[in-house]
Amino acid sequence: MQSNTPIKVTILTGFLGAGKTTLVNQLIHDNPATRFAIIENEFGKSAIDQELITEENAGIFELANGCICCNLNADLAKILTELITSSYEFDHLLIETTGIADPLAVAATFMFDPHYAGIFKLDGIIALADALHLEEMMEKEAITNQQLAAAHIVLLNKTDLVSADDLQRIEAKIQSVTPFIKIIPCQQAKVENELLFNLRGKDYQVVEQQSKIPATTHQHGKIQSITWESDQAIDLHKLEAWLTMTLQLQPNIYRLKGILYALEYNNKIIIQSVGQQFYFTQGSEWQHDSTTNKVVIIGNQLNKSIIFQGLDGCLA
Ligand SMILES: Nc1nc2c(ncn2[C@@H]2O[C@H](COP(=O)(O)OP(=O)(O)OP(=O)(O)O)[C@@H](O)[C@H]2O)c(=O)[nH]1
Repeated sequence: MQSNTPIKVTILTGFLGAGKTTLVNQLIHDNPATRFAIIENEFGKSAIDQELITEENAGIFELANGCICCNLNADLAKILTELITSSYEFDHLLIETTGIADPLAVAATFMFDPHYAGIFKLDGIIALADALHLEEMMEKEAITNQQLAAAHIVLLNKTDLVSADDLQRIEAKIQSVTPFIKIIPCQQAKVENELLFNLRGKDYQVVEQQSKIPATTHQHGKIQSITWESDQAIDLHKLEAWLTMTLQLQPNIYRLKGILYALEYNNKIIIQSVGQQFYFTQGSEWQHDSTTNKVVIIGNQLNKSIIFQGLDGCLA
């Protein structure tokens, strides 16, 4: 990679399932002239998000084994070095952090690490918030408030799932954590792109101040991620019934996403859940020797054996 002007870096933060990957797809789609490199950070070992980026025209680099803000010096540095020494040419780096990462720890690399300060330039931190679940997450998970506080702008996504009154209340709640922040209500993370760039130019000092908050405020609590896999085809009707029941009975399951090899479908089926809501969509066609199910479940104190038993019970 050869360039004299610093490469812009945008950090996407926001709790699990808020719409970060949806925004990545939007940004790539809306800016065909920009060459993006994307660092995807998965919590847990399984790389699913890479498959969920449907837009082409971007280099995707996976940081799959661990949380980006906990292993800063090792993993992020390694991947950045790979990027700048590779032949891949790009002019904007998007970093999709895990839903439980502290974005300021990531931002600090670009602001204070002399290795990268001249090569990269932090353009801004965008927080995605899920309008339906945000208030609950703000109560339960301190990291949600940290993410909002770190951001230059909050995209209050999924407004289709709440009323106008709810929206007003949620905006006030966000302002209570981070006064004066710009909040943009949206659906499918669709926002005028101009609003999303050169954010740091608008308020550098706030981030710099916040990044000096000691790392002791960073916690992942009891959040964990488990991965279920099977080579047998899954029965989507059984899975639907199991999910409806399980997500209601186990509110500690925050997020579930996976790629399924389903009975009667030639294409991959993508499953996503956020809170009690789940969606199936179709992905690309399976290559026949590679069919397999892989589901990542993220939550608080998960009962792995019960969840795996349930998923095994959905096999055809
Ligand atoms: N109802 C509704 N669903 C949405 C909206 N935006 C995104 N979604 C769905 O929400 C789910 C999660 O979106 P993602 O973009 O994968 O969220 P994420 O923040 O990348 O998730 P993690 O990587 O797990 O943290 C997907 O099923 C999206 O299709 C919206 O405005 N309304």
